[in-house]
Amino acid sequence: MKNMYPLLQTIDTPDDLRRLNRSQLEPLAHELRAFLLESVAKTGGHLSSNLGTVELTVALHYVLNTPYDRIVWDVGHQTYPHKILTGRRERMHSLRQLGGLSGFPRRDESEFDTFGTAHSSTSISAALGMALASRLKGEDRHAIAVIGDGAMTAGMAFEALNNAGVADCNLLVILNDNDMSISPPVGALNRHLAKLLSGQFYAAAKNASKTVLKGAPPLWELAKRFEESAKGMVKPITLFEKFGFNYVGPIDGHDVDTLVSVLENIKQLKGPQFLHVVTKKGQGYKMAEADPVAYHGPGKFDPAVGLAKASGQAKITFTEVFGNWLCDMAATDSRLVGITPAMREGSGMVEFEKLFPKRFFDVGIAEQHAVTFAAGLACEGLKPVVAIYSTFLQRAYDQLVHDVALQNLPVVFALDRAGLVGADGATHAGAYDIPFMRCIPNMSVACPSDENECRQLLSTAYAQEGPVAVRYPRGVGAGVAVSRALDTLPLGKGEIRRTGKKVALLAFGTLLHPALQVAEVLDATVVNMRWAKPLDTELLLQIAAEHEALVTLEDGCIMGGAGSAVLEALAQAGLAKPVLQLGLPDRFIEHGDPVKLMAMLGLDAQGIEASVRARFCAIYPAN
Ligand SMILES: Cc1ncc(C[n+]2csc(CCOP(=O)(O)OP(=O)(O)O)c2C)c(N)n1
Ligand SMILES: CC(=O)[C@@H](O)[C@H](O)COP(=O)(O)O
Ligand SMILES: [Mg+2]
Repeated sequence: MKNMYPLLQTIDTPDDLRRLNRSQLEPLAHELRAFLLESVAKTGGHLSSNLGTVELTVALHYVLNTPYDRIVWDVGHQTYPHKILTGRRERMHSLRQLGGLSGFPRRDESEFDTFGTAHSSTSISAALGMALASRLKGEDRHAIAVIGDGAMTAGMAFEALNNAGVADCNLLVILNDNDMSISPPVGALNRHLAKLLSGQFYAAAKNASKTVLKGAPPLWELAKRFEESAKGMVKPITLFEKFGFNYVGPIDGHDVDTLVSVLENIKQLKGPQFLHVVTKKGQGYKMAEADPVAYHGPGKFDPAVGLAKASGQAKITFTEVFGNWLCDMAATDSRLVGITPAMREGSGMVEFEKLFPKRFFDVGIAEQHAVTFAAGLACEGLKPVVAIYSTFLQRAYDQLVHDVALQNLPVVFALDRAGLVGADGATHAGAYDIPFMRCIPNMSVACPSDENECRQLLSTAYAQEGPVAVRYPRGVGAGVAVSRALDTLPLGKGEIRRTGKKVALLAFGTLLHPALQVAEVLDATVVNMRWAKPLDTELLLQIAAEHEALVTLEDGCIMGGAGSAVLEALAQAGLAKPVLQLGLPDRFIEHGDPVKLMAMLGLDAQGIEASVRARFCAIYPAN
């Protein structure tokens, strides 16, 4: 470390950074980028976005008085340089691992992390709140939101701009425009930004920021630029000016010296400011520059070689099961349309877009719109399939209730990343979808136990006349063969997988497999419940009548989950039966290896057996 990063190793806090000469910032940025690449290659993580924010991070901490001044990062997946410069360099080796640094900003991790995040498009609202709070408290502090061009597409960002543009406070919004979301950006905003960056305006702005902003008095320089802008001499009037912001830019986000000059100037201005910074996703690492999608969130890799090609016969993931099903079903039914809110790769829709480009809709980071857009399509007789991560559907709850379920529209929700997701941690866990969906009238919720059943339940969902969600986890399952057929299963019906004595294990989803292992040891009955709603009440009551005790298993939160549905059904039938509910406890589960996390939560075979024995010790007396 010492020899390779001579400047970086002197920076323990931003105060150290602020003691450097300006001429040292560029070499520091080089070291920071090299360290970042070396570190993320060892841990995995969001590489390409972070490579793009190195200079911006250096400039922000150099110019601002952090942590007194508040930097709010949007999404937060681009904050590794910020973590490295704010006292966490030595812990970067633990990134996204159990007990280690989070991959996102966390208020409980550092005083420099002003706002916890990982879901996008919250930064302007939060920074505006901070800016107004400082005004009300009579504090002279700066609040800055740093938001990407992808995150800017969300309605919430525009709600905040709408509010901020007329607010009497000092807020700076920095648009980090790398012309990429996870995949290429979409929509009219993207076109507007592209126009601002088109040839002459950007070239002029680049030169202006170097020459004009350096020598002359800062306020005069900026006033002049605004005046020129208003006359249309430098660039067209931007959307952001129409929202009431002073727009500055676009400027080169990899020119640290210019960034410092511009930020120092803006710091002296009052009212809502907007700085448009242009960066490159993957900057400085050729392979990531060439393929920023693949390097958005890679696992570990050798920087000299790049990402390893998949080798051998890897097990198929649930995401791939969905992607294949979508293509096969679309081939048989021209009414099928596929929708993603900016998660084409993660949701397994790359092939679908290739095969059916006109029936593929990437709506940008706009979950609420995605769901209501699907409702509109369904009203006209099309068959929308919304592929959405469980955690991101949280954003579109009212749309699910009011626009889809209330009108009983046949929309399929392919709910990926159900349960724990691992390295992203609590922000991305699909822990709440069973409770929040099963309480909505007309909604059905399927919980496939393996890959083949996932395909069957997707076909079943597609055949229904109302809304159905099929929830499945990140990664691979039991490894069962997946048929190419488009068979359906009966709605709301489970199946007995093993008949045993006294205790019945009722599994919702992939916990069926540890349940089957445990049942061999305990000689218990195992039921694959398949549906959290409609619940197979007939089967449940039969099983309840035949056993002394029941155990429910799910990979979502216990509170209000599928186990609660079982308790409600028993109570409804007037049947008193001891029920042990196993699932996620009432606390946020941290990042880490999901297999280890499940074991720590007692949701692996060993843990399940221990819990069942402990709870039903009269049935399983210790020898
Ligand atoms: C509400 C929400 N939807 C989707 C995502 C998944 N997601 C994370 S980063 C990202 C792309 C963000 O693009 P941008 O803001 O331009 O940042 P960049 O990666 O280009 O640095 C997406 C879609 C998310 N984190 N939050
Ligand atoms: C920051 C973010 O929201 C995404 O980049 C997310 O980390 C992707 O997760 P998956 O790797 O599960 O697709
Ligand atoms: Mg971007």
